Amino acid sequence: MGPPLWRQLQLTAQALAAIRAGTSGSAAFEAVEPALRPGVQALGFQALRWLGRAEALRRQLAKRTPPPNADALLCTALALGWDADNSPYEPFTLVDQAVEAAKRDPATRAQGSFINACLRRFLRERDDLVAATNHEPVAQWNHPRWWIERLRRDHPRDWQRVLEANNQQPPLTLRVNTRKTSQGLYLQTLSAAGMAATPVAGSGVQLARARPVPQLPGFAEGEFSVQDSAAQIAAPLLLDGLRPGGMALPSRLDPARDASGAQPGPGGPVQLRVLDACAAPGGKTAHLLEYAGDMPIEVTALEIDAARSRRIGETLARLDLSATVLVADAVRPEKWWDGQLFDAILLDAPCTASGIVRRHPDVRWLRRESDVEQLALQQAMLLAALWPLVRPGGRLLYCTCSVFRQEGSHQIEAFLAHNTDARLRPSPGHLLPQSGGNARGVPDNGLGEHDGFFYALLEKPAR
Ligand SMILES: C[S@@+](CC[C@H](N)C(=O)[O-])C[C@H]1O[C@@H](n2cnc3c(N)ncnc32)[C@H](O)[C@@H]1O
Repeated sequence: MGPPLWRQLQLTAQALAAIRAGTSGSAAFEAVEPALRPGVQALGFQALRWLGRAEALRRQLAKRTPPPNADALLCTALALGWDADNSPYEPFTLVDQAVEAAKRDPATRAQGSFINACLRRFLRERDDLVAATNHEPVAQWNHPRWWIERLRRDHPRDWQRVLEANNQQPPLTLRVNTRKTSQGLYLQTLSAAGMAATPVAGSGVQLARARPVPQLPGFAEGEFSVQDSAAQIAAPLLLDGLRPGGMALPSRLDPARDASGAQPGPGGPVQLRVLDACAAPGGKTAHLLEYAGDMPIEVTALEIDAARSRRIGETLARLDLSATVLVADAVRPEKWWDGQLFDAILLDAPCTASGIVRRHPDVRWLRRESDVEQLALQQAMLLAALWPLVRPGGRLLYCTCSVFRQEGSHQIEAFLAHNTDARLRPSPGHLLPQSGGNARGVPDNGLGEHDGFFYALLEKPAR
């Protein structure tokens, strides 16, 4: 028998209170005991997706904000129960169990009767209370007001469907490790295990139903990684048709050439020198190595955060791949660079993560508008520091998992205006998140349902 619902609600509310106090969602759910974590995280994600509505309802029910723990419990119950059609439990059960949760926790016991009174009134007057909050944009869209306004400015035609997509559950998308198997073979493996899936991107598969990842066939053997299909564009976009040091490299990455093997140089085969400048946890580093296949490639994975850099090693070890991992600040090449130019640099820059809020529903509530400015500044510094490290004829792929133009198209427009030796190659630009009805509206979308992303491929002309 699973844990009682009141206990799960208690833990969900505690996680919500921690997130409201500034803890990241992953840390807040990580703190829940492992046996209860999946259930609590599922409830917590749903509560975060509807928190704007819940807070507006709470204001209808109580003019004064209750203490943080009581408020978090109240908002958790309201977020889960405001929409009867999508509530995970009967609203009556939810209210009974939330009241039980309040009574059993010393941190909320004193507000037990108040919570009971609010939630019983909510059950009686739900439709009227919900209608009274409909005019509030934060309640309607469940994002902070500044976020809604920025999105509206940045994407005047699409902002509503982006906000809607952000509140949907994303699909589970995998990238097949083409060094070990193929997209077609892995689809057959899934089908044999009774798991429906469809091909997406070049080597991705999207599962019809999400499942615990370690239970998928081939996980321990490194046959796949979890990666959204928009993120799977990076490696092919950067590497396709690229030649090391300006020399012709016959490989599948250069379809114009035959496949007779790499050109041997004086010291052995010519290798592509690739830098992954912001690499942890190593998802794209691994894809670069997988995608290169038999082509000689040398990848340096740079990461400023030592703890996060350890995850690069773990990612590569599971997939049987190897790269040089350095812990250093990409903005300070004098500290880590050996002076040899790179054929290609991937700059997957730190950003607001505004494109992946459907996977991380806490992000929208944790960010401040001033973060956009600050991150855009960091991105500009990274671009400026790394561009001189690209050889003539080489490339730099700039990407962020953001839908905000300041971290995407505006950033690149400013860069191009100041760097006349940079050319923009054909690039996807802003990819807006696709979900459910949105994705169906784009029948030829080879990425299927995907997160929001931005890509700009910059080339330095050969001398
Ligand atoms: C968007 S994440 C990278 C995700 C990674 N490319 C992947 O696909 O798994 C950005 C990473 O850049 C790191 N970072 C931020 N500033 C950096 C800097 N100045 N130098 C190197 N790494 C940096 C962050 O710690 C974070 O791990």
